[in-house]
Amino acid sequence: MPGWISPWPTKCWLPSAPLPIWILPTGDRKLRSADHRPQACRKSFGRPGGTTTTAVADFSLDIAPGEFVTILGPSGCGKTTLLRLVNGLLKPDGGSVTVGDRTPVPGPDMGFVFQSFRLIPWATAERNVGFGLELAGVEPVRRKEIVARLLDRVGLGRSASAYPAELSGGMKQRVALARALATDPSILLLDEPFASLDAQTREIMQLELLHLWSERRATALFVTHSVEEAILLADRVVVMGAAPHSLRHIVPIDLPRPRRDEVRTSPAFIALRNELTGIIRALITEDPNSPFFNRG
Ligand SMILES: Nc1ncnc2c1ncn2[C@@H]1O[C@H](COP(=O)(O)OP(=O)(O)OP(=O)(O)O)[C@@H](O)[C@H]1O
Repeated sequence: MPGWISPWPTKCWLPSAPLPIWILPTGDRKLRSADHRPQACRKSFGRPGGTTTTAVADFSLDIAPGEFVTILGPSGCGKTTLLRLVNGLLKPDGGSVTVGDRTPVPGPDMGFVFQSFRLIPWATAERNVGFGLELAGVEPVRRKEIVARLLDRVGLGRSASAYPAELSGGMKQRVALARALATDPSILLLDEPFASLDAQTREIMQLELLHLWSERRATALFVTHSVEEAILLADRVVVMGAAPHSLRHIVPIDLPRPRRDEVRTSPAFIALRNELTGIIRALITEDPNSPFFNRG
């Protein structure tokens, strides 16, 4: 694989192949993505005073190994909660989440970028990116090589020795992305990983991510508020809405790969952008479950 080295030495375990993700009602492995079932995966949170907020409900999806799925949806509709269900930080109240053939647990085989970066404040950018490799016992020389390569790919080759407090929001976000990629995970879960970047850097990073992903083809679940970003990256765009029906639309993206900048101006891209923008707008202003129902 040109430009990408598997981080694991021979004595350590090798990363498994990209894995499927199943988010299904308990015991139903045959359900297809577009089906809606009242008992599909759901998650609620308790509130002070005894009330509950349903963050995800009626959501069923199967994601193929190596597939890139992007998630769009209005603020607060449950996108982050969905990612946290998939990485095993949260357990569903009903239904199930299966990664490969297992209930997910956070680990080096899952790369996660949190909205809040979650960098270690007392560690340099280099140490932050290499932390998972360090935990896995990858030898220092090899670790340094992998980390240097990734920092370079995210445009932070000159900031390796900087601490998080010395980095801008966009730089921290790129450190977090490099860290998620460092263990060469078979699953990538990315929660608005480019939200803090300026428009131009964001466009560069989108293509860089596509390049890195195409070398390894991890199964990717990527949350964004940008319709263009969702289309550019995805094999399928999943549109979420507010509970009780979290899964609203699944839009296949048949644009050829590899995708380059020019694709953004193609008629097919523009048609998809218009379709998805209309869907999101309708979810915000025409959905009785939306806080902005009937506005705008
Ligand atoms: N730990 C929690 N405790 C209580 N409520 C929560 C918790 N996490 C999320 N929620 C609630 O669940 C709902 C979905 O939140 P979530 O963060 O998943 O939405 P989101 O679609 O990712 O939002 P955004 O696009 O604004 O990041 C919201 O109403 C939120 O207040």
